[in-house]
Amino acid sequence: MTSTVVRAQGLVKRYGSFTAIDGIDLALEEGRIYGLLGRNGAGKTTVMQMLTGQLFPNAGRLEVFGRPPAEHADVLRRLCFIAEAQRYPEDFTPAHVLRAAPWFFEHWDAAFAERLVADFRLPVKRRIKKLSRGQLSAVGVVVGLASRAPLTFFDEPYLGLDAVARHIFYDRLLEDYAEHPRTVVLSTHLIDEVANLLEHVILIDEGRILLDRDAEEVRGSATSVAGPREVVERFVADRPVIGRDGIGGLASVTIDGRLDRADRARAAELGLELAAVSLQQLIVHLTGTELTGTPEKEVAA
Ligand SMILES: Nc1ncnc2c1ncn2[C@@H]1O[C@H](COP(=O)(O)OP(=O)(O)OP(=O)(O)O)[C@@H](O)[C@H]1O
Repeated sequence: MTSTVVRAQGLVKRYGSFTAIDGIDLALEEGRIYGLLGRNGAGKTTVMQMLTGQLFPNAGRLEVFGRPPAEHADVLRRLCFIAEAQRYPEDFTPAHVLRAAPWFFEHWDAAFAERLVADFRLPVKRRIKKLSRGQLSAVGVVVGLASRAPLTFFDEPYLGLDAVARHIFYDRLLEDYAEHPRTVVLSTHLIDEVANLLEHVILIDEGRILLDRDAEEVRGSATSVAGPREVVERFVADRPVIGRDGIGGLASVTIDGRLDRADRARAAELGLELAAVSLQQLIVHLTGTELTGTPEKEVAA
């Protein structure tokens, strides 16, 4: 039986008169990988800071492992938060960070950390302030993975990491997660890269949750229909349209929901092309400003 590690109801966070988080509800289950997605400024970091006890909500109820996180050291000990721009004491080297880590994380695996250091080719004796941007991100990734914290947050963890290093991160995360299940929340803009890694997707937009769904359900939950504009428009009439693109007489319309066999056969008869919409495309549609676009307001592909 899975248990709920985070329960939030009606969370609100205001910065002065600006409401960054506008009453969100969340339930994060044990042993799942969550994608916390959304455009710049959507509120992802603010949510993670509240869940890790770094920020107090202005309103709402929040329980992490059954308690308000900020007030309970035993809850905080089970969390790991890797921020986008992790800060370390002046003159620290990665070796210092790795030596200090077991003080903070009871499940710390030093051998795993060492292997990750080799994977990322991290110069452990070099001062952190001299590291390249990608190497600095790698320090955070190593700590986040080797901490094996029951609830681990990676907030856009890989600024500057090259494609090889990012794939090492995904591989090691999946491999280690299979052996040591825990709850991981990953915030990223590289949605297509992580799409297959995520088990659940939470999409935030302007401080509200737009989507909170099993990733499997989300994958293939929208379809794009492409072909001559008139034919496409006839086919999608009365269906829930979530995006429109096109140029000249050609249109590509994204509709919410799966098509059944009869619909697919009809589309084939009409010579229309159907394609599953990727998670990234879906999120662009759901959070994009062209969302309300009419066929006249077309965007060239
Ligand atoms: N300390 C602060 N004071 C005032 N406004 C803030 C503060 N911190 C964040 N904000 C605002 O709150 C909103 C949410 O910010 P947040 O950092 O949570 O977004 P995000 O989804 O993590 O964005 P990004 O993807 O760009 O990192 C933004 O509009 C931001 O400008």
